[in-house]
Amino acid sequence: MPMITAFETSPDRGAGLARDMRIRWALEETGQPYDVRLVTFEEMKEPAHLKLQPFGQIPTSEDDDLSMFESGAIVFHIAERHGELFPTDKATRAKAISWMFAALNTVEPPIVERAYVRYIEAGKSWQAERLAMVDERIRTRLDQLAATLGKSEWLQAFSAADILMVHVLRRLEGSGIIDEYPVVSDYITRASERPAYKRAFEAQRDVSRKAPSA
Ligand SMILES: N[C@@H](CCC(=O)N[C@@H](CSCc1ccc([N+](=O)[O-])cc1)C(=O)NCC(=O)O)C(=O)O
Repeated sequence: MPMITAFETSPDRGAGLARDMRIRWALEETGQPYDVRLVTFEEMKEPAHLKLQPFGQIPTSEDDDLSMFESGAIVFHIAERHGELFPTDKATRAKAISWMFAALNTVEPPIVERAYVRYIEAGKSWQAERLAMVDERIRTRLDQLAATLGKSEWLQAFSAADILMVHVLRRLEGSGIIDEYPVVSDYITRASERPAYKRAFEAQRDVSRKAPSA
């Protein structure tokens, strides 16, 4: 049974924004039971965890004879082993893989940078200007994504690509930017109504509820 790692006390306070949510969701979509090892920030930097995740982060996944890090790679591995998350048709599957990389390499970078500008660069003289520039880059990507989605429910048929894309987009919650794109906002809402999403979300939120008070 896969053993994944997650924050013992997540800074997202149960909002499901930490990247173990992607793994939980993929495992729930494929009906795979899994175990979770909760780790503290300090434990992530210790040799035992660094062996699994050289950058001292979560999530990781250990299963039988292999261990993995990088949430996108773990989701890809789950999708490869269980049919529900990849189309069977070669061309559509290839496009789903492109969309997985697009989520992480094209859409996610400005969204992660926005969090950095907001929280790490708070108070810097350049913050407001930089935030406006990063928001414009995000809007460009959301315009393009909205145009692609159009009236479709998913990027193609629901796949591992939607798990990554929706989780990437959820980092914008509270920024107001998503509200400017009803097509994208509806896409996220549709995903969060999936039973597998709900099971994954509740599981990670329960961790936060049980976490020792910080
Ligand atoms: N590329 C790696 C990145 C993993 C990563 O960023 N892990 C973060 C947690 S998920 C990122 C995250 C953290 C917090 C929120 N939040 O909303 O509070 C959202 C997302 C981590 O371990 N951080 C601790 C450290 O770097 O020391 C992957 O996709 O697996």
